[in-house]
Amino acid sequence: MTVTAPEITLENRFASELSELAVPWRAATVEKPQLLVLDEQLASELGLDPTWLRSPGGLALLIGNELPSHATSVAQAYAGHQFGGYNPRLGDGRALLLGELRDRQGRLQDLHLKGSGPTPFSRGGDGFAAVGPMLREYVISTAMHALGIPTTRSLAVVATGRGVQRETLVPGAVLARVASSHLRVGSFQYARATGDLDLLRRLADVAIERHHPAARDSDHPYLALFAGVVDAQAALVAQWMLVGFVHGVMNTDNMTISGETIDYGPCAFLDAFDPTAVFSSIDHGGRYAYGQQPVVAEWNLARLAEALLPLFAAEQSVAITLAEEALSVFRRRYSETWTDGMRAKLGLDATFDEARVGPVLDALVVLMQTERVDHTSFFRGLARVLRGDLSGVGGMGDRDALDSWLSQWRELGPDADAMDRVNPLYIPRNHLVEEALDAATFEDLDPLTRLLEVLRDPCTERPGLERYTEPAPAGSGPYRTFCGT
Ligand SMILES: Nc1ncnc2c1ncn2[C@@H]1O[C@H](COP(=O)(O)OP(=O)(O)OP(=O)(O)O)[C@@H](O)[C@H]1O
Repeated sequence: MTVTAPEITLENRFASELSELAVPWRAATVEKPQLLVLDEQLASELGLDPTWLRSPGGLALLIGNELPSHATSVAQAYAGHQFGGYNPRLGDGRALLLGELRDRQGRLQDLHLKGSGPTPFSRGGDGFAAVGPMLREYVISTAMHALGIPTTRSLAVVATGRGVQRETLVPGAVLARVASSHLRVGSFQYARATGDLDLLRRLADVAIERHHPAARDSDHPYLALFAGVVDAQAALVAQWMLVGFVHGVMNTDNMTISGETIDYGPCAFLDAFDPTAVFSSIDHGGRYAYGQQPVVAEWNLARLAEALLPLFAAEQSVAITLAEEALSVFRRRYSETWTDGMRAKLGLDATFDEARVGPVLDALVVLMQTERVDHTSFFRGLARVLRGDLSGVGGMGDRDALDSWLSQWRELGPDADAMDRVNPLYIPRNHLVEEALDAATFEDLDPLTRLLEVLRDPCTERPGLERYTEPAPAGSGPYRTFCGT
């Protein structure tokens, strides 16, 4: 049902079409909400008036305390493999879907809250979220969007004035999140586990409609849906790798059907290039290390295929063969996206064939790893080398290896200006994010505002802001972040 309030129209699509996966629930009351950040650009894209969102009525929506009449906020059910172990019942333990909005381009977008209080899925948790991690999600999702990487977006973070018990008592907040949907691999695992094939089919139909509409016209729509998710996720993870992003908690409940990055928990951007880099305090085995991400994504997609098997074919052996064929596309798609991205990062003509570029890329990865180069500034440095400034790659130990690689690369005729258009100068470096969040804890939002400004336009050099381009000072870190905060 579509409902209209003076300020906002919210639909109840998920709640009504997939009611078995939706528990109607209300957000905890917040007496004195205080807006910390609002993405005005996103608000406008959604057709929401930023001035209204800042008003008491807008804030009441952003914390879920007042909904347009007839809107139904729901906690969504989902399952998930967490660090490889299956949990049949996760669900929104501290989150609610308020409903769906039509953005200015006519696309349906979920409006969702995180940190809105306990739900029937809270298990041992308190249902709340702290200011720091919610601002962290806001900052990093904003950066990812500006880098052109598919992601859920952050509309606002509102402080609740309520203390949340973590290692110490910390201020609480609610994040208002926008996504093309919150359908996860774990949503399908949950639906499959109910044994209700009609529910599984309806869920797949919703996913096709919202994310992979071309699948509808295929002879095998559900297989085409699966292939669409494989394609989107392969491209997504390749894009993470190209910017040095480590998600940190790639459980199947944190992998979307849309191909948007979701759940900025223990994530971080690499400083030194290192395939074994892990930032999560609980990832002791390195399951979700930087270099493992493509392998894990493929593993997660195999779990999605298992959930969808009954929709692929009546005969299980046939369904498995079809699923394996569809999944086998992952590696090709990943490799194509990564190679195209690397070619662009190195300023190389898109028409070069793999045979010419491949050896240069392979040698580059070895060089980056042995020299532990700063993943972000290295590519801008290479562009400076092309302009005659050899300090762009200063400080590298093995000059012979570097010179030999540089001459191979230069033979391909790289374009320095093209490189500067795609290689970011500004990423949410761990020490800068920590600095901004620490200040915000003491109600100083200026460092956060300044950081967001550079992250919103990551490739344009701004004089005087060099400190935002530099790696963490020696001796700082290691930066570790905690799940479930
Ligand atoms: N403080 C909490 N109280 C209750 N449940 C929680 C809490 N923190 C996390 N959970 C639940 O634990 C599970 C895994 O948490 P995870 O950190 O991956 O998700 P999240 O960050 O809460 O939400 P999302 O994946 O939507 O970004 C989810 O079911 C989540 O709702």
